[in-house]
Amino acid sequence: MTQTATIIGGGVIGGGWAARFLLNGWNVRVFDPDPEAERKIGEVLGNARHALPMLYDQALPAEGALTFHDRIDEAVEGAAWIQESVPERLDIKHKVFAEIQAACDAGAVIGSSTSGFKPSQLQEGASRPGQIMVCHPFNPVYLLPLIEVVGTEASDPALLDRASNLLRSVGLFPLRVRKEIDAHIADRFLEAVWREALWLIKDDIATTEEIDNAIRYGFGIRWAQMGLFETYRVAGGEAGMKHFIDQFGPALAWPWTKLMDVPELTDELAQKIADQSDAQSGHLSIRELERKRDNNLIAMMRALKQQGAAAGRLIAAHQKTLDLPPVEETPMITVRRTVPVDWTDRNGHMNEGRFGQIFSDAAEIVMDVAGAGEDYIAAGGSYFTVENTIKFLAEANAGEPVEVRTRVTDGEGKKLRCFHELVRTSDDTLLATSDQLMLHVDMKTRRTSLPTPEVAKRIAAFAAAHKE
Ligand SMILES: NC(=O)C1=CN([C@@H]2O[C@H](COP(=O)(O)OP(=O)(O)OC[C@H]3O[C@@H](n4cnc5c(N)ncnc54)[C@H](O)[C@@H]3O)[C@@H](O)[C@H]2O)C=CC1
Ligand SMILES: C[N+](C)(C)CC(=O)CC(=O)[O-]
Repeated sequence: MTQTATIIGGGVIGGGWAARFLLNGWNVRVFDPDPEAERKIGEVLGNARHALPMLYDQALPAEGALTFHDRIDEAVEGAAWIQESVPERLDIKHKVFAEIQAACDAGAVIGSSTSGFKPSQLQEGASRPGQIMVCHPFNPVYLLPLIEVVGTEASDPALLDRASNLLRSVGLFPLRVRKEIDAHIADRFLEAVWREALWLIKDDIATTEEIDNAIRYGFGIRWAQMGLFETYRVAGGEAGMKHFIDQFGPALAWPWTKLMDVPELTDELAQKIADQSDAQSGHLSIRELERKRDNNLIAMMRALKQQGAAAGRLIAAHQKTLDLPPVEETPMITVRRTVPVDWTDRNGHMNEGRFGQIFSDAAEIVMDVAGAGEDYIAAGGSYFTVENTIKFLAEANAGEPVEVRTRVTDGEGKKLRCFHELVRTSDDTLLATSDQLMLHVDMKTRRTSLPTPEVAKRIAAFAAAHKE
């Protein structure tokens, strides 16, 4: 049965949560008194629809239904997950929790997006304190997987476990913070870096752009794949972490940081930062900046996925839980996916090499369903492509949903011939065709050979079924 998530507060973060659940097939209800909420969520959703599917090499589930509600009680009734994302004020959050708990299921998860409040502060005065937990996300919630999950002694461990499992099911990474603390784990780092940056601007050491360059050309790239400690372990060289600490430990006592002080955020300093930020990025709208950020994040996360590292490993694991396309149909649907941004070239569309890749992926699926998959190859037989004629008929662009419809046109003897059609599914446009001839090969001699009788039988059956 389709699950329901309710989002209370549909701003920057609530919109991101709504998109994350919707695009993973959940129904989503939103409560936000702002008359502009529907428009704002629609814009976040537009970005998310373009971005999130590009992380995967398969299609996400069909989108759930999105509804807007005027009352909290109506919005939370029967929902499995309720995510509070109202402004960072404890009084507003307490009021909202009271209304939620008066109407929601006692077994529902109530997560709070709070950046800084401890769960014990959120639970104060609640009718069922153990039901409320911190589920702190990162912007954009539809792309970044980290959720800091924090409970208290009043929390039901089974509910915390269920929350973590539900988060995993929509591709998120629940990090269980074992001991509650103001600003959890990650925001303490962000706060430290933020304070230091404010000092550097106030003291006229660096501009907003120079600070951003210091991060994005160096340690920012490192952090996405190895974090802090693994990075410094490597920096210690063969002598390792202990040597690293001995070498750089004394620097902690030198005046490298002003971490304990906070510069006074005067109007003058705020204006100085805003002016420098305008000079740096004012030529782009927020939506343009968001698109740029999302495309870069997707390209980086897909690179990590290819390496099986960090957030990329998580995406690969989530992809394994997604349903495969209906390969048993005629024609077979061998590939169903979205064109990712890193497949485009300087013409702004999918590069011709990627058309070859997508047809090759389709052929691998045919081999899998014919019983000539990885185990068969390991046992000594496979198919190699000897000829492929691709016709390019229309452009494919990043973010577009596509599928490959495949027919086996010849399965006699050593031959496996496929005719693939690549179609944009949003308007059923035929983008390209591939007439691909493969021959069965003995993997030891690397010469052509006959397939096993079982594989031959299946391929012949496909050819007969696809004959028309
Ligand atoms: N913006 C960010 O980068 C991040 C924010 N957070 C946290 O997420 C929460 C929300 O922050 P943002 O989305 O940035 O704020 P926002 O200002 O963009 O959105 C807040 C939304 O709550 C609505 N709202 C106000 N009172 C309400 C009420 N009584 N009931 C329902 N909705 C109400 C507002 O109309 C607005 O749409 C905060 O707790 C914040 O600390 C967490 C991670 C990152
Ligand atoms: C600035 N912030 C404290 C709201 C940041 C966060 O809470 C997480 C994020 O997305 O950086």
